[in-house]
Amino acid sequence: MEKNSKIYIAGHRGMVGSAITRKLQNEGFENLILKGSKELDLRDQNAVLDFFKTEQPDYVFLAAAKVGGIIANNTYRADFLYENLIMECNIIHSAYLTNVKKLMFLGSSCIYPKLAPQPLREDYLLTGPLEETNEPYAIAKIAGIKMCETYRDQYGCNYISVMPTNLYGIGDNYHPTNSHVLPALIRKFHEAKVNGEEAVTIWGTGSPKREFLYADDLAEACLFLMETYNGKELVNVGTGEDLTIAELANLVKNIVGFEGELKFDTSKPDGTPRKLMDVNKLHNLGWKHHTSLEEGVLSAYNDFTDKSKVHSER
Ligand SMILES: NC(=O)C1=CN([C@@H]2O[C@H](COP(=O)(O)OP(=O)(O)OC[C@H]3O[C@@H](n4cnc5c(N)ncnc54)[C@H](OP(=O)(O)O)[C@@H]3O)[C@@H](O)[C@H]2O)C=CC1
Ligand SMILES: C[C@H]1O[C@H](OP(=O)(O)OP(=O)(O)OC[C@H]2O[C@@H](n3cnc4c(=O)[nH]c(N)nc43)[C@H](O)[C@@H]2O)[C@@H](O)[C@@H](O)C1=O
Repeated sequence: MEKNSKIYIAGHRGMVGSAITRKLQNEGFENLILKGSKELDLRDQNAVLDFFKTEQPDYVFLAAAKVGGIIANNTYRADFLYENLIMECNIIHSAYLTNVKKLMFLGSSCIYPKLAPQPLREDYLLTGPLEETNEPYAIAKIAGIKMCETYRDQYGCNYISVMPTNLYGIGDNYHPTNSHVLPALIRKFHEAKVNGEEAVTIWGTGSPKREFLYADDLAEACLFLMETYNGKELVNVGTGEDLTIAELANLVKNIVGFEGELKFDTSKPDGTPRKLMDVNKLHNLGWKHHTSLEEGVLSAYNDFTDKSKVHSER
């Protein structure tokens, strides 16, 4: 990418899109195309094609999606399938019709089979059944991967797919029910501390294991891969390290400074028992994360308590 290339970041107001935008701006990319959902609804096929014809972007980061935690995925199953499928189709097909030079599609670690061997290698895709709670979202993300692959096969498009692990960071979604576990725990422990509560309730058994990557590290990896990687195969993006939800809860509890107890609500789903990324391919390509979980959670907590910010609750 040249510093004056026209770069469209779909989803630039979200946690990941805003991190990619910050990274590009810090690196001196000066020609960014940014449009929120109120100006351009990516579910509208005609509007998306008109936008691509008018703006003629050279490069596209596809970080717009319907996103949420385990309960949101399991509750709004139709929306997660439909909205993600249609946004991917509209953007990828319009990119092809308007000769975009390169596009990066962001998937998710939930595309891998629920009980796949650990760590998850890129070639485990489509080797077994998916986790039930996020099957619609995973199916949509797998379709996005296949869009990139087939447009490459048939039309020679340089579209790449990266699979981030669970993410957290600045500008996360702190909705009490629809968010992912890390922002949910930051909010729960903070509110419990402020209100002097005796216990915080953690969903599930606390035994599932998850891996967490700081969103600004992901943004750095995205820019690195956009500039260096041109392969058809997926690339996992993660830390290669995981911990149990109970361990995570204790880490967040200590950072927030809550002194009460943890309770576990086993009526809530655990989801996938473990989804640790194999990051050998990424490391061999030359990129490694650098923000530790403790540093990242502290930054995210400072962001959450920053009174000048209005937090998103999607
Ligand atoms: N968060 C996580 O843990 C993980 C995320 N990912 C992937 O990373 C990507 C970004 O996720 P994240 O930043 O967390 O999500 P966010 O919910 O923070 O951001 C999603 C963005 O998508 C945009 N969007 C949603 N619907 C529409 C629409 N109809 N038209 C236009 N824009 C729309 C929103 O725009 P607006 O704000 O303008 O409404 C928003 O900026 C997604 O592809 C997600 O699947 C992958 C693994 C884990
Ligand atoms: C990124 C990924 O995100 C989703 O998958 P997930 O990793 O299962 O999602 P999660 O972050 O919501 O939960 C992780 C674990 O944590 C437990 N848990 C405890 N207490 C809270 C809690 O308070 N909130 C939440 N959300 N979870 C909690 C929860 O029960 C589960 O065991 C996918 O749907 C899919 O969309 C996807 O790709």
